[in-house]
Amino acid sequence: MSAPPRSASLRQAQWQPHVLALNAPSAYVPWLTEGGSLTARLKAHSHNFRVQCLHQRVERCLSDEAVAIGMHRPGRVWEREVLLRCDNTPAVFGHTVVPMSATATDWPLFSTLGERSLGTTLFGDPLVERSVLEFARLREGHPLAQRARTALIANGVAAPDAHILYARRCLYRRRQGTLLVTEVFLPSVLELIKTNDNKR
Ligand SMILES: C=C(O[C@@H]1C=C(C(=O)O)C=C[C@H]1O)C(=O)O
Repeated sequence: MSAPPRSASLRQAQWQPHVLALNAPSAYVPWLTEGGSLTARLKAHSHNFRVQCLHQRVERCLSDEAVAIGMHRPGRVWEREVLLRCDNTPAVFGHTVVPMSATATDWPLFSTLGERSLGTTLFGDPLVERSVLEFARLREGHPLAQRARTALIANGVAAPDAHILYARRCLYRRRQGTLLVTEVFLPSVLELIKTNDNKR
């Protein structure tokens, strides 16, 4: 079987369960491996946390996420993309996809989230099952790296000059539904300082 064209490999990421395989700078590791809600961690590292919803609409899922959400091939999904802002500085680009087969019974709060954090609806719901975290290095050609950069520029924020962005993703299940959250960590996350332990 011939190797995929180079452009295809740039658009896809190698997702894997071992964070050390990324060879990411050590400061990223606590963020990448956060076992609880990332929202809670970001709140504990800022005085003012905000979810800026970029869009929530029907889109075609990315080629490297279809299988993860139980689709045989890339197809239409509900897609939500956000910037998670700490003291107004974007720290994480969030990308969530839900197959169109999911129903409101599966994810009752997803469609009306707005600028509430998705995490607040996932963590604490006893029906939600969380899979293992996967990690990847996103090259500049990966769609999520491109979208993160585009979102920053569109919001008047300089795009990171780093050629690699570090990301994680996690599959959530609830009743018959699946939901895949991908979090792309912007270099600014490394500048956050813990502000208050009791906000986690
Ligand atoms: C899964 C979480 O939800 C966060 C909130 C998101 C949203 O509101 O779209 C997206 C990514 C997550 O970092 C979390 O807080 O851990």
